[in-house]
Amino acid sequence: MLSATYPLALLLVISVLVWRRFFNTKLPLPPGPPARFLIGNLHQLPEKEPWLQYAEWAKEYGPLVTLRTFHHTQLILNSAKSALDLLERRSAVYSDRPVAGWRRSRAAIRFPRYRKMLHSGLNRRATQLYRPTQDHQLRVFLRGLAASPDKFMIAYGYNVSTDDDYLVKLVDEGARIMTEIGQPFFYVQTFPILRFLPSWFPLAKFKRVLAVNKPVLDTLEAAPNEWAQKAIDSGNYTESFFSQYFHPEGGQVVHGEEMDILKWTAASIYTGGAHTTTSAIASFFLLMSTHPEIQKEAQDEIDRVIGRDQRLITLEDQKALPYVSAVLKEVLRWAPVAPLGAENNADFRIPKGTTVIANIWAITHDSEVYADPFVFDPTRHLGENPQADPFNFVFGYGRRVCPGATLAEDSLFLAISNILATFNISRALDANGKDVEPCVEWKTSIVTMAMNFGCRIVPRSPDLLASLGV
Ligand code: HEM
Repeated sequence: MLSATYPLALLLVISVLVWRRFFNTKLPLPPGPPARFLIGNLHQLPEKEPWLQYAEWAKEYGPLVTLRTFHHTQLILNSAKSALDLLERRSAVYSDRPVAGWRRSRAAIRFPRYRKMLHSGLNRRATQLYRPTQDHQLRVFLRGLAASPDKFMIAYGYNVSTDDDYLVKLVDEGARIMTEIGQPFFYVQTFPILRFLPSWFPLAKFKRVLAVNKPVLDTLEAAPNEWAQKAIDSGNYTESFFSQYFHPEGGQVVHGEEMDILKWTAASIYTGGAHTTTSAIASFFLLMSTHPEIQKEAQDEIDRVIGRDQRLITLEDQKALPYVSAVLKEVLRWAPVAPLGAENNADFRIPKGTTVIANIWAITHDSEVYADPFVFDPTRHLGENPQADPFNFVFGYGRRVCPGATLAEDSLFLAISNILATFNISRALDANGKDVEPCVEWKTSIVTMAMNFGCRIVPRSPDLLASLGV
């Protein structure tokens, strides 16, 4: 009996060792603030500007910080190196998105075709097709100097011509609803199974909020597609992402699931592009009003290269305007538009389902990468040894990197260079005519935004503005 026990025990030990060596891939997760029994770090999660607290924790626990809420794990990457290592080099593993509140992320299934469409509709060559659109929108924008999102035009060939535009208002309303419903979704994000609860159940508030707002969200998805389809049928349309697919030169017809993906992709372009560009322009106004010397330096460069009151600046002028280009980089570094990027879900190694978040704000304020990171200084991007290019960080990482980056860079360059050419921006004045120091609040949302600040915008090239012809 004893003789049989030893081989059995040995076999058991060997099996455990083999299992641990080859099958147990569970590595300890990086540290994070101490978690409480059951709720984990729930009580410590900041309600406002979470990227700031995450960066604070990184000082204590290192660039990778683990947070837990109930059984759900989040891994926050606070350095460029960790974000590039995990999300860029192993992007296949981290490209899924978490449950999107009311429906499972279909990206996993449709991901390859969705990304292919995004890439071919928004790559450098394709974006040249949209140049006339960009030019028109720029003129409308300068004329009204209103931050109206111009992405309808790119996605559908829709022309935003007034500040009171129906589709613009619709997308604003959609953004408001998404912010409103962000919080109640918290538990469904953590426990996806809750989405099967009946809507009267106490924990199912997300279902009730959605039911009220569903008509607007449905219209948001359907209305621009219907508009674009009608325009193409009538033969009177402008080249757009939608028209390229719906009415390709080869004459092939899109239908079935492909059409569904096309609509979904076009919708993601205008929702992805709507508030991002506006946010960057808001930060630009804020920074120009508080940094008159930098504004003047940029305007001097424009006057030297283009001439004052001569013509609008085009993308062809960009190389000749390095200081203005550096201002754009510095705006996006100093005030990253999407401070926490978008969440990515891990598939293996790091426990499956872990949400991986790149803290873009921490990355662009890392003093090891950017000397004096809180100082707004475009010259850090100039000279023989410029500091790291923020464009490599602010658009996200890996397979889910922002497909609109090229378009965004182009549109923003056109916008800020021409605003500098045609307007002077300065601090707002109080009732006694004294400068008001802006007291900025940043919107806590996927796309942040400088809010509640005023500034003065005074034309500096009235003749040029008068000749815009829109
Ligand atoms: C300053 C401007 C912009 C910034 C900073 C920005 C940033 C980002 C970031 C950080 C992500 C998440 C990437 C990730 O998961 O790692 C993203 C996704 C996305 N962006 Fe942008 N974006 C900008 C403008 C635009 C524009 C103009 C468009 C469209 C024309 C656009 C379309 C999209 C889309 C469709 C996605 C989702 C991609 C996917 O799910 O695979 N973005 N963007």
